[in-house]
Parts: sequence; structure tokens; C-alpha cells
Amino acid sequence: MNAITLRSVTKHFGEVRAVDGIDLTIGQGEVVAVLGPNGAGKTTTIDMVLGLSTPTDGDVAVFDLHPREAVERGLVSAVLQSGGLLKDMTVRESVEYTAALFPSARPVDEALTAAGLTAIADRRIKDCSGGEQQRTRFAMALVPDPELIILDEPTTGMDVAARRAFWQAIHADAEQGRTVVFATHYLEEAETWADRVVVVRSGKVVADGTPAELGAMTAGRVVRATLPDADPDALRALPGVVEVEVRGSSVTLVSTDSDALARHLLTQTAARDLEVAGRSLEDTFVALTGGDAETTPAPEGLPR
Ligand SMILES: Nc1ncnc2c1ncn2[C@@H]1O[C@H](COP(=O)(O)OP(=O)(O)OP(=O)(O)O)[C@@H](O)[C@H]1O
Repeated sequence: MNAITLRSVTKHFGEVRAVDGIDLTIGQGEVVAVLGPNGAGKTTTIDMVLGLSTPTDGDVAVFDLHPREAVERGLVSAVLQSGGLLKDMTVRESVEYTAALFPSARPVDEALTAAGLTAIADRRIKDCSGGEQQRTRFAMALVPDPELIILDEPTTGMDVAARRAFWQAIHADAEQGRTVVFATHYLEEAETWADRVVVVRSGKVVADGTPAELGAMTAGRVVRATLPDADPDALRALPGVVEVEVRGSSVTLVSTDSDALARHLLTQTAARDLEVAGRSLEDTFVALTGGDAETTPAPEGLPR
């Protein structure tokens, strides 16, 4: 059974085709990023999966059920960007308040621990940072012990440290087998935390794969070298070169024949410090969507 099945789903708002024929299945236990520029249709799709709106056409099923039924059975929880918190309650009271709504709620302390909130459980919401408030929403989402958690741009506005703390909590929890689907603008977030990235643009899925597979979709490899006084036109004529960037003595080339290019640079020119790398998810994203994504902040080398 899939966690989510979308079949030929469309959602129109008058003339606007917010979702324009999406076919997508997400299996249980997957951690999936839905990446796309503003207005791509991410929130509209998530709303349909949560049963908050219905498709104009097509079918949405969550664990083979109507989305609303899946939500009512506690199979699905959402972490949305705003709302849902009362500023005078403490973190613990907020989670307890949610637990009171579910007949077989998970122990509140367990949810607080999973969201990394034990140390600040008695802090009032109004005194919590944005990241702490988001982790409180995450703890509340964990209360029914759902099979699937959906997060809509959950870290918008958080600084790098808060973002990392948030994703570490989500990731540790997902390792227990929970399915996680999150919408994001942040490429590094998709690349670091998702097993699979679904790129949407103008209401359609334009790419779907692991971050490495998506990087490999964009032709060529990147060759970087130090080469003083480089002439961009001369570089453009070298083997397989399709892109050239010269910054001072630092040269970055994209080539469809990186071996031949590397050989040429090292034997026929003064190039040194040569590096050859595959293309990144960012390169594919730029090629597919025109680059309208946030590439900062970039907390590189995050532990997983
Ligand atoms: N209720 C609505 N009425 C009219 N148009 C809408 C409505 N909701 C969304 N849209 C339009 O549908 C398109 C998709 O919006 P959506 O919010 O799903 O995109 P998104 O990918 O989540 O964008 P963002 O990253 O900016 O949150 C946009 O053009 C938006 O203006």
C-alpha cells in the first residue's frame, strides 16, 4: 500500500491551473522533498493530500483512503508554517492540549523528546523562537503517532542552527519508519534530508529521483582549475565545453567530455589545482525551473 497516490490530479482556481495533471506515488517510509519555485503548486497539492481541498479532476488517496478519512484515523499529521499555537500556553500544554483531542494519543513526554523540546517544555509559546515554535508544531503532529507527516515549508525564516536542529529531530524520527513529505524552496534542505526529490513547476512534476539522480540529469561535468589570464573565448573552444565562468584566475567549465578537457588543460595550458565534479541538484533545478529557488543558507556537510 502506498502512503500517497495522486492520479492525474488537477486543481484549477478560475483560470489558474495551480496543479496541472500530477501522477505521483509515495511509498511508506520514504522521505520525500517536493521542491519548486513560488507558485509551483506545492501547497495546493499538500492541501489536497490533507483533505483540506478537493481536486478539480483526478484522484487523491492516502493509505488507500480518502484523505479526510486518513486524517480522521490519525494516519496523517501536518506541520504548517503558521497557526495552531496559543501564545500564552507553554510548550508542554500545547502538546497536552493536542493529546486531549485523540483517544489513543502517544505519551506527551515522548512527543516532546522526539521534537527535542524537553529542556524548554515549560516555556511559553510567546517566549519561544520561530524554530522552537515549529518544533512544538512537530511535537503536536507526532501526538497521534501518524504513519505520514506532511510539512509545508517548515523552516522558512529559521536561521541555520534552528534549521539543523529541526531537521535532525525530523530525521531521527523518520528513521523509525514514518513517511515524511515536505515542501521546500531550499535546495540544500532537499539534498541533505530527502531520499527522493520531486521537482514541480507550473503544477507539473518535471523531475523525480534521488538528489544524485537529479544531478546526473544535467549533462556534463564541472571542471575547475586555477588558470591565470584565461581567455573565455579560447576556453569555450576546448573539448566538450558548454559553459565557461572566469573569476580572476579561477576558471569553472562545464564539459560533456571532462576527461579530454582535463587532459588538455593539464598538458597544453598552465592550469593547476584541477578538480572534476558531477553536477549538482542545483544545476538540474536551474535547468528545469529557471533557477527560482533559494540556494542560501547552505549549511554544507550537515550530519545525517
Ligand atoms: N485559493 C486560490 N485562489 C486562486 N489562486 C490560487 C489559490 N491558491 C493558490 N492559487 C494559485 O495557484 C498557484 C499555485 O500556488 P501554491 O500556493 O500551490 O504554490 P506553492 O508552490 O506552494 O508556492 P509557494 O512556494 O509560493 O508557497 C499560484 O499561482 C497561486 O497564486
